[in-house]
Order: sequence, then C-alpha cells, then structure tokens
Amino acid sequence: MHMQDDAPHDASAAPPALLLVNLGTPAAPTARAVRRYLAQFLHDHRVVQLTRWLWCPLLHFVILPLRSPKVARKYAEIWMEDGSPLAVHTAALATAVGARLPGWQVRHAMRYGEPSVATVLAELRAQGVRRVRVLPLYPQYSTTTTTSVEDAVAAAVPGSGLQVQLRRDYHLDPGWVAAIAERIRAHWQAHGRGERLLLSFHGIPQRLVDAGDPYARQCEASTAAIAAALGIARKEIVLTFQSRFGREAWLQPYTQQTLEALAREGVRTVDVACPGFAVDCLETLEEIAMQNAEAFRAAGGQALRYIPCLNAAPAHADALAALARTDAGWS
Ligand SMILES: C=CC1=C(C)c2cc3[nH]c(cc4nc(cc5[nH]c(cc1n2)c(C)c5CCC(=O)O)C(CCC(=O)O)=C4C)c(C)c3C=C
Ligand SMILES: [Fe+2]
Ligand SMILES: [Fe+2]
Repeated sequence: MHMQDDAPHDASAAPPALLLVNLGTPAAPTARAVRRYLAQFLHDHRVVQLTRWLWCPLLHFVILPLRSPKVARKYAEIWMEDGSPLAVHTAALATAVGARLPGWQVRHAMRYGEPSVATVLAELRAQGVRRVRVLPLYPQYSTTTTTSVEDAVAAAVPGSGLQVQLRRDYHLDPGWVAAIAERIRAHWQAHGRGERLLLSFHGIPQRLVDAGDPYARQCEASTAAIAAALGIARKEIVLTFQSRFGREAWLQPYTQQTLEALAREGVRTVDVACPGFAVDCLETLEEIAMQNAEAFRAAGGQALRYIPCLNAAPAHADALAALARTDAGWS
C-alpha cells in the first residue's frame, strides 16, 4: 500500500516518522472501559465477518454485557501501575526505537482505543512530518490485524499531505528472529531447559486461512526460523494457537488442549513463548502465564515457565529500528 496525498511538497527535507501500531487495550480494568474497547474491536469487519443485522444484536445484547465484566476482572489481575501492559510496553518500545533513530519522529498508536492512528498521524503532520512509515506490531501478517491497520491508515491519510508507507510483516526478519531466539536462550540459561519448548501464536478462524490468509503459513515459517536460530530441529518445537473466540474452528492445535495432553503424557516442565505478540498483554500474561499454567498443573504438569515477550528489550528495538531504516520491504 502506498498512500500519497497530492499536495506538491518536497518531502525529502522533512524528518521521516515511524509509527508503530498495536492492537489497543482498554483504558481501565473496568467493565465499562472493557465494553467500550470490545465494542470498537468487535465491530471491525476484519475481525468479525458476520452481517450486521445478525451480529449487532448478538454483540450489544449478549456478548458485550456478559463478556465485559468477566474480561475486566482478568485485566485487573495484570494491570500495571501505569496502565494496561500492552499500552505500557508499546509506549516503552516506541521510546526505545526512537532512541535508535536520531532525527526521526517515532510514535505509537492503537488500532482500537487511544491514541488512535488518525490522531497520531494528524499530530505528526502538524509537527511538519511528510513521510511516515507505518509498522503494524504484528510479525505475522493477517487480514484480521495487519489489514485492519491498513484500513485505519487508509481512512486517515487522504487530504492529510502525508506520504505513507506500510510494512506488511516481518516474520522472517533476521534481527527479529535473532531477538526471539536470544530471549529463549537467555531463559534456558537462567532456568535450565524445560522438557518441551512450545510456541503459542494467537489463533484466527480456520475459515480465513482456507480463504487465503497467509497467517498460519507465516507462523510456521517463523517457528522454523526460530528453531534454526536456536540450533535445534524444527520438531523440537511444539507450535500451537491460542485465544479462540466464538464457536467455529480456529487454527489448531489449540494451546491449552496441547498443554493438558503433554501433562497427561508425563511432561513435567514446558517453556512457553508467544512470538506473535510484540509485547506482553492479556493474552500472554493472563491466558498463558496464569490460566494455561494452572490448566497444565491441573492435568499433572509441574511448571509452565512463561518466557516474556520482547517488549522494549534492546534487541527488539534494534530490530525494529533496522526495519524502519531499510528501504526494502515497504510499500
Ligand atoms: C497477535 C495477533 C492477533 C491476532 C491475529 C488476533 C486475532 C483475533 N483476536 C480476536 C478477538 C480478541 N482478541 C483479544 C485480545 C487480543 N488480541 C491480540 C492480538 C491478536 N488478535 C492482542 C495483543 C490482544 C490483547 C489486548 C490487550 O488489551 O492486552 C480480545 C480481547 C480480550 C477478550 O475479550 O478476550 C478479543 C475479543 C479475534 C476475533 C481475532 C480474529 C478473528
Ligand atoms: Fe452494532
Ligand atoms: Fe485477539
């Protein structure tokens, strides 16, 4: 995607900008704030493809009232002093990347909630920026996430005077792969190697993969690249998918069921990393490190050792800054 306003300006003189876009998160761990967040998220046709007349009543009268208080309690368990982990870590990551790109304006925005993509792009423009590189913080491309960011950018750019380039994925970027591998290696050095290494990616409906979404293929390719960077065989990694939403089939094998099966087979320790998440969030800190860890123990396992996301680690910031500087891969 290349979006360019038709204003006749010389863009080369103005400082370039990098906009890191993450999913978004509630403003507070309350049912009211979660409801507001989920309402925006779940109205996105990239996320839920049901027709409005069918989906809207179900969403407004069943899903939002029932799910919001339940999910708010989960957010409350992981909330940090400065806010939701996803927001805190995304802001810290943008600061770390900015420190590596002198002369660039580096900002972050959220697809749902604040700060919105439109607001931050408008602020950048007001500060004299002409050229923006938008990097969705999803290493693996999916229509449900990356294309949704493209939609938000496409809605904000016309008439803004901004030249925008977007990077669709970085699932095989050597800097990113090395950073993930180093994270796992450091965990092994600190805690010893568990009996299994499991990589859990966020799922999407199988229906979307069947329709051509490359997400599953990219998760598999990332996993093979991480295995190679760790110097282990691909078959030494268990690849699973988490966070199923709704009743239709999602990508399989499912993370929790796999962990329970491993425990029943006698596996006592599992190291779990979530390389599809740039930063820690509800789906890693609550679902994996708390809920799935408990399920693993309940099925007879001893310890699920969660390996945190890259967050604002130097190697992560180095990798994203290098992506921003490199002209190839942007369109
Ligand atoms: C990493 C990539 C992600 C993909 C792909 C993805 C697809 C996807 N998600 C939902 C529904 C929900 N996801 C929720 C939380 C959530 N999802 C991602 C990332 C991806 N989602 C993140 C980083 C988070 C955490 C946000 C945070 O605040 O910490 C939620 C909200 C929580 C809940 O109600 O359970 C929903 C809902 C669908 C339907 C989908 C693909 C179709
Ligand atoms: Fe609606
Ligand atoms: Fe999600």
